[in-house]
Amino acid sequence: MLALGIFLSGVGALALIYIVQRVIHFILSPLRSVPGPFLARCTDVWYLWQVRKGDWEVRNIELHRPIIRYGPNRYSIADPDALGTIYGHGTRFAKSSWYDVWMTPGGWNLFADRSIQRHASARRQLQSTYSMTSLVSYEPYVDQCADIFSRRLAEMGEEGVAVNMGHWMQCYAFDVIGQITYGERIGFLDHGVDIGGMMRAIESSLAYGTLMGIYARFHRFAFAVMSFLAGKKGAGREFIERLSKSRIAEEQDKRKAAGLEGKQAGIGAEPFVSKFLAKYERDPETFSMAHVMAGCTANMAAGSDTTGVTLSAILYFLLKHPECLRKLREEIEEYRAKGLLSDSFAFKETQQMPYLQAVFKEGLRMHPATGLPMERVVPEGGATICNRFFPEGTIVGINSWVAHRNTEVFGADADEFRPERWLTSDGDKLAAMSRQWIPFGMGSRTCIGRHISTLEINKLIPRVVHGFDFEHSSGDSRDKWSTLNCWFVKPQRFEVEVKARKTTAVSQG
Ligand code: HEM
Repeated sequence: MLALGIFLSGVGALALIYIVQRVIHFILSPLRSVPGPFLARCTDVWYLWQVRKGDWEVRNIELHRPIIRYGPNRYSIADPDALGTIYGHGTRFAKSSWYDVWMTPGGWNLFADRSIQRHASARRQLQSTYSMTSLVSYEPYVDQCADIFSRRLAEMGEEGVAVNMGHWMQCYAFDVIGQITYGERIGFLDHGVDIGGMMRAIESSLAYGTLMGIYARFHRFAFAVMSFLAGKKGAGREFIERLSKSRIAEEQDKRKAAGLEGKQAGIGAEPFVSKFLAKYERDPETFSMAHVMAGCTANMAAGSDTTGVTLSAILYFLLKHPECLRKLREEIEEYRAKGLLSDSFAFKETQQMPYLQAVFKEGLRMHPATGLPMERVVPEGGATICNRFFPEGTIVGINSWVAHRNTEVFGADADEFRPERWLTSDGDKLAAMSRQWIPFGMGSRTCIGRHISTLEINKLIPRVVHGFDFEHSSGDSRDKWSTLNCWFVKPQRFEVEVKARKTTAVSQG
């Protein structure tokens, strides 16, 4: 009884100390007048709870003023001028501890690295492999996957079954990234199922990272527990790591057998794993085996959902706005009639199509794949943002969903899908919108894989809207689809009925 009394007094004392600390911090903080929910002043549990609900991007937009507080030390910013201050090249705003949980404790990857110097040096090593010049040589791989994708759609159309587009778009993205990374398709498009539980693995990894990042100090412990509980199947991240390890070992054997060890990587369509290994063999000090491994796993983890989500979103908005779909089809017909658009929908050709490019930008504006603030830490000496001083150590972030709905930049109809806004002749307006368009992030931490996705999307969207008619199979999803925000804002059941279009002149693969 006495022990229980002592224990309870101890807990009470700790709670009191915590509350007093919070009150003092609040009274002394230069940010005390920043608006935000009362609970968010006291504890990160409020944010954790909101994120847990799965629609933070919507809540974040609803709450917004130029600055809002969403945790005791967390601030979401909506001011366009803040973009350059926080994310611009050369700024000293490092990523917050939220990113720590996106790698195994003691591990490394480009996305999660919080050290500005170490990240910059690794990024320099990887940059050329991901450049658009290098990526267009992978176009035939994308074509192969697009062929199979079209074939699957035609078959499902003939069978008259509802197609879960969210799933199939991810299958396409997975197979393209597998082909680019390892030189072979994983087989998602061939079988239409979640091979090796990879999709589920990434999903659970996303759920873990999204929430645990808010309390990153418990990551080491929680990760050990989760890995133990996952048992033989392995935690999500571990599964993909095992797959990458085996593909790296196979590629090493191939390189040895072909006498390629230590030779510089070519600029052609060699798989990324081979290019990474060539870097490693030539300079293992600066490009270690950990970089090879991290490069491969990052492609799989970051390169499938994001592209799948974006493809689904663009198609969803086109179906919701038949007049935009009609315009896009007219543009496609016109370009094909003039011989400017081939059966393979060559990337170079699609880049010349203004309406398609406007649809691409507008789709990513309305539904950027990531849906939480991209958190950064105010550097030494503090910083002034929106005319307010933020002491060093404060976490600030901009959510692309909030940035993209700014009516001062995008106009009163910022909530509407209207590709025409990107076709304005007002150069200043276009420049302002382009500056505020951040689906791939910004500055030194901008998405390294954006050209891969751009290539995939620009080739697949015109191909499928030209080749197929789509009907929402459920009345609900026509006006509002349901999505879940676990860092990536994924459609939950985007089902459509598909029919090959009679008029199409495009090969179905
Ligand atoms: C439409 C598709 C994609 C979208 C919308 C997207 C979005 C983003 C965003 C917003 C960031 C910055 C996150 C932050 O600052 O917190 C990012 C970073 C990153 N993305 Fe993507 N991404 C896409 C596709 C890809 C692909 C295909 C890959 C790999 C093949 C990839 C790999 C990465 C990596 C490695 C980073 C970290 C870069 C760094 O910190 O230097 N992403 N992405």
